Amino acid sequence: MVTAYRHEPFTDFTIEENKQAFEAALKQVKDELGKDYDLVVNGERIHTEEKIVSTNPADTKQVVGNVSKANQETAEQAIQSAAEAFKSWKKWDAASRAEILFRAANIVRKRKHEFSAYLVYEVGKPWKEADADTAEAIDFLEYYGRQMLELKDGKPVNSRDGEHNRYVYTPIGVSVVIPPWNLAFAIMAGTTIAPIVTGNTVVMKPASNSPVIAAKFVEVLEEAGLPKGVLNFVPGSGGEVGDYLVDHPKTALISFTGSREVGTRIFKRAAEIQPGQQQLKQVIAEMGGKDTVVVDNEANLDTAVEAIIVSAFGFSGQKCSSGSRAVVHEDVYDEVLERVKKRTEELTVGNASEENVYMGPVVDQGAYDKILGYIEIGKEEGRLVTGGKGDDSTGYFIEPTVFADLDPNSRMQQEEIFGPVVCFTKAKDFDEAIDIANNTEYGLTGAVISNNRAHLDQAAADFHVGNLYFNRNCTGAIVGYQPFGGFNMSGTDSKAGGPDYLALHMNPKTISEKY
Ligand SMILES: NC(=O)c1ccc[n+]([C@@H]2O[C@H](COP(=O)([O-])OP(=O)(O)OC[C@H]3O[C@@H](n4cnc5c(N)ncnc54)[C@H](O)[C@@H]3O)[C@@H](O)[C@H]2O)c1
Ligand SMILES: N[C@@H](CCC=O)C(=O)O
Repeated sequence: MVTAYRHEPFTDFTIEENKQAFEAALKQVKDELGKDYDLVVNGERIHTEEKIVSTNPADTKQVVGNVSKANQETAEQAIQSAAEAFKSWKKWDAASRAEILFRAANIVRKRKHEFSAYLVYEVGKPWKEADADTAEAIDFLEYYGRQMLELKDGKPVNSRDGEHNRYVYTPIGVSVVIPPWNLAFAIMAGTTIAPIVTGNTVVMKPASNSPVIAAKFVEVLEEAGLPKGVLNFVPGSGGEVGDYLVDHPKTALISFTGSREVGTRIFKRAAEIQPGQQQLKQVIAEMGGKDTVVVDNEANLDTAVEAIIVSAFGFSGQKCSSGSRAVVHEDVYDEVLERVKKRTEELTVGNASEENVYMGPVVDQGAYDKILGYIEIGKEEGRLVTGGKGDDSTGYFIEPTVFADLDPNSRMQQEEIFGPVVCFTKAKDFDEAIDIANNTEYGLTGAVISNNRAHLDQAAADFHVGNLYFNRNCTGAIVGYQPFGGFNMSGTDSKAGGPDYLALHMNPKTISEKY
């Protein structure tokens, strides 16, 4: 009997003991940086000359790891390995598969700060963000393990005299998992174990900015007892290896999380039937966001300011859920803007390995250049209130930046920037605020700050996003508490960490017997 699911608590770094433990983990991991990591195909390590060199975005000279790079030949081996392993893995009983997840959760929990320290170095996460990412990875392991136990006997259907009917879930086959770098542990782990616990086998291609944490997780699952071939690990180029895996006729399921551009490309390619293909490919595609914090005139403005700051600048705005738009009622617009400016100027920016840094770097040169490009657009489209400068002399640092007076249809209010930039738009009333909030092609998260119950009810009905939050920030969904996924061009709304998620990785089967 497993215990009831509860989410993993976050670490309180104001407690000296916790702080010291985290510092010790940072030191331990720092001493380990620069190691080599291999591909894993059918349980065998494959070392390649060509490498993905993973570096610390806060200190670009620091190499986090040298990761072997797959090509189409090794990708093909990985698919064949997964197809072969599927024959036996699909027959494992669900409870034994879930057990592996529970063991993996324990392994990660015991070495929690070590994994978080890797996130600090590999993607520049401040301590709290890294700790939350690791906690979420543990949550996915614990939650999906329990969900599988609930689903293992299927769902009840009616039977009649002389006829016994059953409705059970069966695995689909070879699953290609393509995660992003931003929730580098949690999303990578969650999207990998969901197909595994449901009886599928996996070829995982991690994001090129975060292959080391993914390699570490592969080691965890091996230690937890995952048989060889069930998870194959092929870091490589999206264009070369990603396309090859997506197109492969033996690929049955694709679980992608990332940008709209790549997600829609995968969606289209997956619909193309390849010679020898025997089933339609199922696609989970969770993509970008352009998420809004709406502030009503009847609102607690302390809550509003904090919600805007946390939503916009947590992990330097590099979350699909980041609140990059603030739509504020005209009665309180000037006051909220002024207070957000003041709070923004108090935020600390620096190397994420140091304690109490609110914002670390952005992830790479491409992101740095893109965000600064948007800041220039912002200066033309709106009014720069604070921030706006970058420094890439040692790492990719950008000031938290606030723009005011944006037209809802401006590029700044329509396109995903994925950086520490928030843009304000004034609304004449609550109806208009919700219209502006809905005026994007995305529909992932949103927040409403209001003390007016009728307005909250109106938002519940009309604010068209997959994750809607009242009187708080629009980031930080917790597995099993706030299932996560978006509407519109934000994706297929799979609701990761929710009760319907695992079923997306299985085919329901009806069995009817006469007697
Ligand atoms: N909706 C969500 O749950 C969610 C969660 C996290 C991030 N995101 C989104 O992800 C984006 C940021 O992540 P990113 O920069 O890693 O996104 P990305 O789309 O650039 O990359 C995502 C993954 O796709 C791979 N890839 C690239 N080209 C490919 C191709 N042609 N075929 C197959 N795979 C390919 C990448 O290597 C990476 O592993 C943002 O848009 C963010 O909003 C969404
Ligand atoms: N689930 C995360 C966001 C994932 C995308 O980056 C959140 O709720 O903030």
